[in-house]
Amino acid sequence: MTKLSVNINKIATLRNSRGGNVPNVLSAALACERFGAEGITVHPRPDERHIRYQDVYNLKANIQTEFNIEGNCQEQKFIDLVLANTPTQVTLVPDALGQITSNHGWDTIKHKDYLKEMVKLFKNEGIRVSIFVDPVEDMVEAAAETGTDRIELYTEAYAAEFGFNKEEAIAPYFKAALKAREVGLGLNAGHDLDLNNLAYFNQHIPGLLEVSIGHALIADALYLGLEETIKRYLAALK
Ligand SMILES: CC(=O)[C@@H](O)[C@H](O)COP(=O)(O)O
Ligand SMILES: NCC(=O)COP(=O)(O)O
Repeated sequence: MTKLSVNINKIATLRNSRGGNVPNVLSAALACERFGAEGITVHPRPDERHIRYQDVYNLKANIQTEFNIEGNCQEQKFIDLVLANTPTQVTLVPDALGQITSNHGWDTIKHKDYLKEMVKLFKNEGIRVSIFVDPVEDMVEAAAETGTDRIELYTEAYAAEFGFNKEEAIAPYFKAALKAREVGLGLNAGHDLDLNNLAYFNQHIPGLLEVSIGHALIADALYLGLEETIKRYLAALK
């Protein structure tokens, strides 16, 4: 079954809007685990506008499920943070500085040698590595040549197209998933997945191991409560 990793960036965004410690990021992560989440994802950005580097240490010391840290390994601060916290998984995302949110995957052909070095660095510390990629077969194939364990398919395009034409929306992801299987890569996915589009994605993508979901899930929790929300996302992944 596909694992649900809850991205708690938005809890930190709310906390930071007032200073202080409400809502408490660690308590929220522990609640997600209690309600059935199989992992916690954070995406610390260099400006620490949501998850702060100190949050990562607090989370690492307390959570029991899979810990996934996403971010840009071109920042030395990010590399140091990941190595100091040895999460279950690091997801390498090529964000520009000040970007509002992630908006593209790695060009694994152009940056293959660099990514090889990064993958080796993290894998040597026993950290599983995933590379964020667009659903393009050539990118998946080149990702495999870096030695990464997994890729994460960037699902923004799927989410945007889903309401118009689900078959077209899923088609490139299906092909990318088949390619991942062929070249021996584990498969994750994330970005803009929600209660409308998740079950269809999960049912049509072979070998999907994990989804990381934050924005929509935390928004749903405002209306439904965190426990009921996580229950519904888990049901969509059955
Ligand atoms: C890699 C990815 O798709 C997510 O991590 C997303 O970028 C969340 O980051 P923000 O919460 O900063 O939008
Ligand atoms: N890797 C994707 C992620 O962690 C959450 O993305 P989103 O659900 O906040 O769009």
